[in-house]
Formats: sequence, structure tokens, C-alpha cells
Amino acid sequence: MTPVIATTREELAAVRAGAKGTLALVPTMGALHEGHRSLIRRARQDADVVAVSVFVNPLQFGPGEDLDRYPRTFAADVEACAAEGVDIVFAPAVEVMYPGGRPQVSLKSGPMGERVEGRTRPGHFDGMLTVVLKLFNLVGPDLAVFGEKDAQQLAMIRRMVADLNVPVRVVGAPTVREPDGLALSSRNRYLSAAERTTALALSRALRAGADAVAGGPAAVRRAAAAVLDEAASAEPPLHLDYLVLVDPATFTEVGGDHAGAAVLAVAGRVGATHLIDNVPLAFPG
Ligand SMILES: Nc1ncnc2c1ncn2[C@@H]1O[C@H](COP(=O)(O)OP(=O)(O)OP(=O)(O)O)[C@@H](O)[C@H]1O
Ligand SMILES: CC(C)(CO)[C@@H](O)C(=O)[O-]
Ligand code: BAL
Repeated sequence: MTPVIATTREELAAVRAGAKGTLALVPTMGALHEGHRSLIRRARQDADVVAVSVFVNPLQFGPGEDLDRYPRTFAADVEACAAEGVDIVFAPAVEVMYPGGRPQVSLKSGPMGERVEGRTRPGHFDGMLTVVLKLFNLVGPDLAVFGEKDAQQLAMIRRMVADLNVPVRVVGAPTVREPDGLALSSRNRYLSAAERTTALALSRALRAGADAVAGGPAAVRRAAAAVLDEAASAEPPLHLDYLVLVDPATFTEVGGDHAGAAVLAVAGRVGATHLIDNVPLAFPG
């Protein structure tokens, strides 16, 4: 069944008013792949009505980033939503979300938004949280589903919901990978065959780190770094942005004697493409 497509706030309000039961929102920037589709299926488990937003949010892109060339594949996105039984697609134009340009009032992601990915992309999490809160206010979901692939984003949204008492239940869903380990990402389509081969070092490093958990945090960092060092001299090379082993809730580095949950997160550039990946780990106490 084809979903109802709303492109204005008025159209959205009208379909929202007619939607009965629990509503789940899956926010996306489009160019939907199997990772997004897994979020839609997760949403369906807990909801009578599933809404997907498709909006490439200018506020979360810095100068020199890929806002202009970010893939826009709306017809295929609607087909994917139809195949997954999505009820509502909200696909606003930039002017609908930001009438008159950049908002005068927006969210500040705070110290956590300046760490790790926030250091590589200054202001990114301010723009991301601002649009997510706007989407929550416009759609009024009971729950919203986000991918663990963007682990810091998910942690920041959980923090926003807690700190600002936003009445939305946030659900995380596991990372979907290609058979060779590469995490699915809309940006993978930028990669040439040779760049894709280099990019595999990201997931390989995470696996090496995960295999070293019994040796503790230092062993995990060492094992992952060894894989990334090698990729730095591949052709084309991986330009590492960061490799961190962090607390999943705060994204601060864990100590050498850490016990319990942690996230090993990595980001790097291959050619002009910025890629991120992570794996959740548990250190025995
Ligand atoms: N491989 C994946 N597995 C599970 N969820 C994913 C995956 N890739 C993206 N998501 C989730 O889909 C939602 C929308 O993300 P987005 O549209 O930015 O896709 P993306 O593939 O991450 O694109 P990019 O990283 O290139 O911007 C986010 O909650 C994100 O975490
Ligand atoms: C959550 C999101 C849709 C906000 O623009 C985006 O950051 C994304 O696609 O992960
Ligand atoms: N996938 C997170 C959105 C972004 O990269 O801007």
C-alpha cells in the first residue's frame, strides 16, 4: 500500500489527526537502504501507525560538508516505504522546516555534543537535535526509532529527551552490515571500488577490538589501532578522524580498569567520504 505523503505542516497535521493508535516515527535523511528498513520494521513491532520523515537537514551540515551532493532518491524512498507498509511519509521542503531561513532559537547540544564526532563536525549535533525536536513536535510520535550505527546521535537524543522532558520513547536498533562487515550508510554510494576496500578497515578494526575484550580496554584500543594504522598506508589511504573507547551514555573515554558497557567508535575519511562505525562492548567486572 502506498503511504500518505505529507509535504506541508498542514498536510501532516491532517493525516496525524486521522491516525489512530500508537504512532512510531523513523527520522531519516532519505536514500533509504536496508538499515533504514530495519528501523521501520522495528517501529512496526511497537506501533499501529508508522511514519517516516525524509529531510536532509541543512542545519546539521558544516561548511565544506556534502549537503549539496547528499543523495536524494525520493521516488525510490517512497517505494521502499510502501514495501515496508509505512503509513505516512513526511517529506518537507527546507522552507517548510525553516521558514525565513535559519531559526533564531535552536538547541545547544552542550559538552557531549562537542566530544568525538562533535569535534570532527562542530555544530553538527546542535543542528541534529534541533531538527529532531522539531520533527517530534510536528509529528507527535509516541516512540521514535534510531540506528545504533549513529551511536553518539542516539545517546544525544536520549539525553535531550531526558533533559527536556520530551514525551517520546526513544528506541535504538542494531547496525545492519554488508556481508563483508561494512556498515550500511547512504554515503557508501560515494565510494569507488578501491575506496570501499579501504573503508572495510573500519569494521575490521572494530571486530579486532571486540575480539580483544578479555584483555581489557588497552588491549581493545591496541588491536583496533593496529588495523587502522595499516589502512592509513593503503591506496587510497584511510584518514583517521578518531578511534575512541567511550561510555555509551556520555561519550567520555573509559579508563584502563573499566568494567561494564562501552562503545568502540571509529570515524575516518576515504577520498572525500566521511564514514563512521561503532560496536557495543561489555567488559567483565
Ligand atoms: N547500517 C545501519 N543500520 C541501522 N541503522 C542505520 C544504518 N545506517 C543508518 N541508520 C539509521 O538510519 C537513521 C537515518 O540515518 P541517515 O538517513 O543519516 O542514514 P545513513 O545511512 O546513516 O546516512 P549517512 O550516515 O550517510 O548520513 C538513523 O537513525 C541512522 O542511525
Ligand atoms: C536523525 C536525523 C534524521 C536528523 O536529521 C539524521 O541525523 C539521521 O539521518 O541520522
Ligand atoms: N547519519 C547522521 C546524519 C549525518 O551524517 O548528518
